Amino acid sequence: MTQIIDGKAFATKLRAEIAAEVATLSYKPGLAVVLVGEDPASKVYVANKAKQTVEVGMNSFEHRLPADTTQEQLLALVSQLNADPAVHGILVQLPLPKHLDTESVIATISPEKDVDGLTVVNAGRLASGAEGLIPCTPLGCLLLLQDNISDMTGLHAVVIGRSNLVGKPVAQLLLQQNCTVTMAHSKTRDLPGLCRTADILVAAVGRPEMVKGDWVKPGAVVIDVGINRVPASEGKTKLVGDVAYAEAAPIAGKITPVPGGVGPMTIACLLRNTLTAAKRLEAAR
Ligand SMILES: Nc1nc(=O)c2c([nH]1)NC[C@@H]1CN(c3ccc(C(=O)N[C@@H](CCC(=O)O)C(=O)O)cc3)C=[N+]21
Ligand SMILES: [Mg+2]
Repeated sequence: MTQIIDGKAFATKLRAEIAAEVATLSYKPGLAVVLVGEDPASKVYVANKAKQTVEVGMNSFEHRLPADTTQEQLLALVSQLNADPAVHGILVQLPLPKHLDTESVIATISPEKDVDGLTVVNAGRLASGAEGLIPCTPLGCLLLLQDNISDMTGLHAVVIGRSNLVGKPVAQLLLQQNCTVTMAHSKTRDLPGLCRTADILVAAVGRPEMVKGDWVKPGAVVIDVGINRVPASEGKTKLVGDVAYAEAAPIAGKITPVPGGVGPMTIACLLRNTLTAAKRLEAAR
């Protein structure tokens, strides 16, 4: 009876729509991805992003820098990408190596090319309801929810996690949908009891299978943003979300799986943001 929300299929459809629109343009949108260091998980994401960028007809500019790159070198690259008319979107893969100052790197990205929606300018635009660029994972969550709930007005949404990348922007987007939004975090009292009042439960904490089955209100829509690699049998690893899926799925009305839920939507929304940024930048030329 529980409906599994197929983010992989939705993302495939979204990428096809993006490709169709890109094909009508007189220029090629370009996405620059900057990866500092050798984190193996990050390298896989960067490779996936590059492949899908090219598949929708955009240019992909990959910049792989050594782990000992200096702050000055990284800022110089971002400035060069800001000034490059072939680059419409800039993504600096996070987390950066510890010796680098993430905040000042993000602050250097031109807000009009900030396809991650991480600059203060884009966060402020989102908070004040102005047009900007919305972080990819939150945008992916919103699109999945809109596809599955015809009207969110008055629904109680509980967002677990308060990061700038996911929790805070998800809460802003759900507020715009007229949800009653509660932001929960590690200091929240009686988190299980609070979650049981949620019509929409968004888990974005980065803790494997933290949300148990009895935290879920029967029939609730559960969006699992977590992507945690954990040990499996025979020395292998597997991906699990922030929700204990086997317990929660029979109780939920609808639920996103991991993998195949929010993850694929994140990359599709990155491409969508690149298209949005390209259209705005080219119209302003
Ligand atoms: N500036 C920045 N922006 C990001 O958006 C960002 C980042 N840094 N650093 C790393 C994280 C991680 N991330 C993922 C995106 C897609 C999948 C994805 O497509 N996952 C698939 C499969 C994953 C697999 O099988 O390994 C799935 O969930 O089905 C995963 C992870 C974006 N991130
Ligand atoms: Mg993102």
